[in-house]
Amino acid sequence: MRGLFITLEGPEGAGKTTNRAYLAEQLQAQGFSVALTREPGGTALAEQIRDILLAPHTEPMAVDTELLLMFAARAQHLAQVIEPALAAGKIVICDRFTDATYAYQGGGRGLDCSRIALLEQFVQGDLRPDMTLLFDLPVADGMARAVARGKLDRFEQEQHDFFEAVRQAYLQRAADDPERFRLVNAQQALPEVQKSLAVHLQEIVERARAQ
Ligand SMILES: Nc1ncnc2c1ncn2[C@@H]1O[C@H](COP(=O)(O)OP(=O)(O)OP(=O)(O)O)[C@@H](O)[C@H]1O
Ligand SMILES: Cc1cn([C@H]2C[C@H](O)[C@@H](COP(=O)(O)O)O2)c(=O)[nH]c1=O
Repeated sequence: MRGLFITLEGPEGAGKTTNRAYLAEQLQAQGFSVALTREPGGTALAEQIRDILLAPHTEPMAVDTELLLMFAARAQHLAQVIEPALAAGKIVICDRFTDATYAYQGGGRGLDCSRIALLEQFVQGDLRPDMTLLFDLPVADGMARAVARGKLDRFEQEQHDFFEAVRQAYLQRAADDPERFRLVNAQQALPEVQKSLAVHLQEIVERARAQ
């Protein structure tokens, strides 16, 4: 019995990490075995790649370097964590996955999506998320939350236009694939966001039981 692969996506400060823990608690309370993870990262080696990607450097990182490091971390994460967890029948909840590459490297950095698609096929084969919750909110709201959290990483130091392009790329992907994406209004207060997750939780439970 294969598990279920759920990804959480959205711009900075959208509440993915907060709600990843909430979703896991709800599912564990119903007896499901859940693996919580994130990208870039999720394994010791992939977390080292994350550190390189997120740290500000004096030497500018080439866009292709950024893209290849994202997929290098992803290859390691898939092999060490995601694929074994799915094979063990777990519900994998991953904070960001390849939609983030389309949104940030495609939308934000302006990379041609066909190049991302080539790497996606190379690294993942046919593996795609079963469901993606897109936490959407205006850029200024998300950035205000990120700034309140503290020191900004290399991505968080980008300008408003970059994040607007990221947000629009995410919304376009959701519009292009309504079967997989579920849109969450992340601008609401946290209790309201979590109320609106109930319907998606129910769907995850039903799909996990049907696997
Ligand atoms: N609905 C909400 N309303 C107000 N604050 C929120 C809400 N959801 C999360 N927060 C707060 O905003 C900050 C960012 O939340 P969180 O880390 O969960 O977002 P994220 O999407 O994982 O962010 P990033 O991608 O930048 O790491 C945290 O301080 C969190 O407590
Ligand atoms: C997977 C992935 C991530 N990113 C960016 C998006 C964020 O700015 C950081 C990760 O930090 P967070 O605290 O987990 O939000 O990495 C990206 O540009 N491309 C990707 O594929």
